[in-house]
Amino acid sequence: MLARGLLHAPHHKRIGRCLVHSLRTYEHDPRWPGWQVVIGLEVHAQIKSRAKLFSDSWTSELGEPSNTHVTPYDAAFPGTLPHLNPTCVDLGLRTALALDANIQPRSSFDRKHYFYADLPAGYQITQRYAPLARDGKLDLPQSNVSVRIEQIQLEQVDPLSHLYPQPLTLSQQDTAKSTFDPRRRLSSIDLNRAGTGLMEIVSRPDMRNPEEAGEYVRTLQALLRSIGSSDGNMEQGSLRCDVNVSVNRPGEALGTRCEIKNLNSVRFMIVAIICEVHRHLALLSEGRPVPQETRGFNENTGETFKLRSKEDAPDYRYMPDPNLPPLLLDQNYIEQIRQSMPELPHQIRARLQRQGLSQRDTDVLMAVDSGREVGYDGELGQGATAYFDALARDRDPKEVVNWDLRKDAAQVYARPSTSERPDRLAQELSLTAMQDEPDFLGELCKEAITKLPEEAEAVRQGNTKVLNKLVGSVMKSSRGRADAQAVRSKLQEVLLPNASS
Ligand SMILES: Nc1ncnc2c1ncn2[C@@H]1O[C@H](COP(=O)(O)OP(=O)(O)OP(=O)(O)O)[C@@H](O)[C@H]1O
Ligand SMILES: [Mg+2]
Ligand SMILES: [Mg+2]
Repeated sequence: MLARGLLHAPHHKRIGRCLVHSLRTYEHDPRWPGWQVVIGLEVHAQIKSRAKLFSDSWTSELGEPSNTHVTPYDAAFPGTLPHLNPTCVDLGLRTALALDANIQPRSSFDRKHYFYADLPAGYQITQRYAPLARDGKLDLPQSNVSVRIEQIQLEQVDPLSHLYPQPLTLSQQDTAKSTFDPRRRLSSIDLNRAGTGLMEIVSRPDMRNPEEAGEYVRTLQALLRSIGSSDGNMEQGSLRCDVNVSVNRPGEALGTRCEIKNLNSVRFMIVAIICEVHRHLALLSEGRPVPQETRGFNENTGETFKLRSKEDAPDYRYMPDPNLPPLLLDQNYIEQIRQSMPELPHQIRARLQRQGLSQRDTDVLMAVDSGREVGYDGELGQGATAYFDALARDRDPKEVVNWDLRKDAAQVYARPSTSERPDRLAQELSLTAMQDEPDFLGELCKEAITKLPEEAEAVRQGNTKVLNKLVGSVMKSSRGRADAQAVRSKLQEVLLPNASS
């Protein structure tokens, strides 16, 4: 059996890649000398389709009135049946191609059971066992690492209430899926998001420090945006990550992983990983093993906390969905999608450099396109590079880029219009990155102090530990856009005006 399995091409390939990958040598990290940190990510990206995955109902935007995007199927009325939305399949396939993954000619759908009021069917439909695509990769340009992708699966949005009790993050509050009014002892359920299509993109445990994990999410986000398969807006919950973290001694077997669920900002993810690594090291230094756990992240304290252990992990009772036949994909159809793929970020990067742009200039343009320089939360697509291409058509590319980057390209290119001169747009726009606007930051800090008067007083009395809570509150109201260090200094300046730091 084993010998036959090894001869089978995909297995063979996977074993080969594993061997190659294990050659990655241990890199010393002064934060945890003598230890190797291993990270694997599960990214849930909302598919950018107007309709839900298995019903005709349109997907909802944040803040829309409750229960206005619900068909009888979404509400799990008896007798209703799912029908697969072809746009979601197309976008899933584009994602698979962009990640260089093997599209499976036959994939299928499973039911994963949970019991929560905001999941009326009692199960989520997913593709755990026969996913849409397997064995892809994502290259990280800055850290020069290739992260292997284990699988890409289509699924319905999962109920968030399985993460309770924990402090709700901004995006979860906004989705207002299930709210409880203790005075009237009344629960209200909003099914607007029920049945929205997601792609779960599961990486192999190939990242070795929190910054690589951050680069992975940003690179993936830019890729999904560039092919139009997801908006990838973390603040609005259309891209969420579950982070798996373990530590081991170099050369030894991998450690036990803990999974931190549902992170919705790259900065918080990095903090969560650092905090988790230190927690593992503290346990190991006391001679205690790390138990496998699912954990949450508290944005206010910057700490992870236990949600459940492996022993009390829910039994999801996976079963094939009897109402959905397997998804069979024809080679011609996949070819058609391949032909319609746009130029991908790594290809644009290579082309810009061939056109004579420096690494730095390329990075700035690409960063603007991916929306991360401006914390932009709308549709961005390929605005910056397309704009650059248009301007560079009859000019020296190097000159165009100098001219534009001087004027804070981030703002200029973030504007969808390409008809105006960049210098005029630069004057018009006032979307400066928050760090550059000390007054705005000051305002947010003042708000946080008013909101948390006791904590503010404790800091004034010299309890600087409590400062983290205020920093957390400002980070939250800035939706992760403010720079944590700048926030800390600003708060210290306001609360401890006589201290020298
Ligand atoms: N030793 C390890 N250290 C860090 N990450 C790991 C380790 N082993 C596996 N992982 C990562 O854990 C993740 C496992 O995700 P997967 O979706 O397969 O399963 P799961 O977390 O058990 O299930 P669920 O989807 O229900 O959360 C992958 O991203 C993988 O890379
Ligand atoms: Mg998973
Ligand atoms: Mg998981």
